[in-house]
Amino acid sequence: MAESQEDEENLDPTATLHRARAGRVRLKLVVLSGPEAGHNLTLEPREYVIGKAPTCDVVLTDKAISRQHLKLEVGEESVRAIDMESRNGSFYEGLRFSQMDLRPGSVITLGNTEIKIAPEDTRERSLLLSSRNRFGGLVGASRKMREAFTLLERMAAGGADVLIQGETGTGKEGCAEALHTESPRKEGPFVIVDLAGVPPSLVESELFGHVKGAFTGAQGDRAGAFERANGGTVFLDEIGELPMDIQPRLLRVLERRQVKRVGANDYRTVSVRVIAATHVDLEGAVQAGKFRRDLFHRLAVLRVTLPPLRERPEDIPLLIDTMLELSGRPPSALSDQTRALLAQYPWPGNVRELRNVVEQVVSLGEEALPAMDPLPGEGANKGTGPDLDLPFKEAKEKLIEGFERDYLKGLIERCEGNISRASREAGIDRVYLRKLLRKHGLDQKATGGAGDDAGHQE
Ligand SMILES: Nc1ncnc2c1ncn2[C@@H]1O[C@H](COP(=O)(O)OP(=O)(O)OP(=O)(O)O)[C@@H](O)[C@H]1O
Repeated sequence: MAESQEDEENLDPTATLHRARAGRVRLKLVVLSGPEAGHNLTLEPREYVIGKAPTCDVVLTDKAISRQHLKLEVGEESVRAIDMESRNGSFYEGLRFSQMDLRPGSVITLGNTEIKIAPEDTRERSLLLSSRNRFGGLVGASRKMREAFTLLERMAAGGADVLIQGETGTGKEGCAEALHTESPRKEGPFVIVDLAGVPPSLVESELFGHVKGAFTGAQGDRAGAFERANGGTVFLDEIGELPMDIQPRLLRVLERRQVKRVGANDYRTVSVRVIAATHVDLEGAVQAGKFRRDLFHRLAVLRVTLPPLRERPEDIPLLIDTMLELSGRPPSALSDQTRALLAQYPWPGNVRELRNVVEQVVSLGEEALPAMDPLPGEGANKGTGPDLDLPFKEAKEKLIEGFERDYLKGLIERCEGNISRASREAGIDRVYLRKLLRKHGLDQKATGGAGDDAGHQE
């Protein structure tokens, strides 16, 4: 079975380990290249011999592999690889080894065959959705965000490194911070390195530190982000900006948890969880040769993607209410008309842009609302712009009426008339939803009378 990119998504080593202890789900061995590329095998806690001989537990027909090449000692929580004095050797990151411990994500090479140790696919598609509509400072009631919160809750409890992907303003930094504050490392430091903001010549010193005189301007010893984050979490923002020449050094730190300051000879051991984020397509960067594949695999053992706001407009009301609450304003600080306009805009700058607009309107008044035409093909009113023949107020109301009708019609159809579900998905109060449905003559389509929500727990 070929290993798909999805195999690496949404995995939680903590859950994997819990299940491993319970004797259910374990690690798997995946053959990435060579004649058996695509094969994989779930590993039980026992020994496996890998080689060309038909008596081996894992038979690889690659001619450059010895008959008995490598032994794997699979424990409950670890995999030890022992080279069986093979002729051509076993390699890890280009270095020959005789014995080493492998972690989920490690790739080793035997002959012309690459093998990866990966967590068994622990995704359960019927995974219970998080009942929470927030995670740290992030809020969201949409299915997509609650799915992300479910995943993040599980990831936070474990110590594995995480890669967060998402467009600008989708909350990657907030997500990293929450992963830290919800984790057992929460008492430790949270150190942020914005790799887009550090000149390439200083990246290595910023990450790993330097000793006095290591380069012009290094007037004293300085600890890098990894050392400063010892016992806590380091957040590497915009990881796609990491210069190529530093990438092998970061990979080494991720593998061994040891850092060497620029100009020093000794390594220092650190206990750090690494969370990286990027708004660029890192896999594309790997294809283009701008980002090392091995580093990508190491960073992406656990991955979460924050969806853009245009894919979850039902989160907008909750986001607005949260923003108003944070600034000490009541929900009435924004009129229904303005809310409706905000809810139909596709928000290319995502939540950050929404926050800026809400702040602007709340402090300067609704006249300060910038022109927000839905992008072509986006939003609920595609093709129907404002009626310029009407006075501003009436044109705005007409547009909003149209938006409300289209939105509610689509919503109630999607929710098959179930008001509880519709109110939950749209993030609006049930009473208000009924009122709106009545106003647009759509209440006939909605099922469930007064008792439809009785006892329903969200
Ligand atoms: N789901 C959310 N709930 C509440 N606030 C959010 C949410 N997502 C983002 N924000 C807010 O939006 C702003 C931008 O978020 P953040 O800086 O985390 O985004 P980012 O993805 O890291 O952006 P960039 O890629 O530009 O660095 C912050 O003020 C953050 O609090």
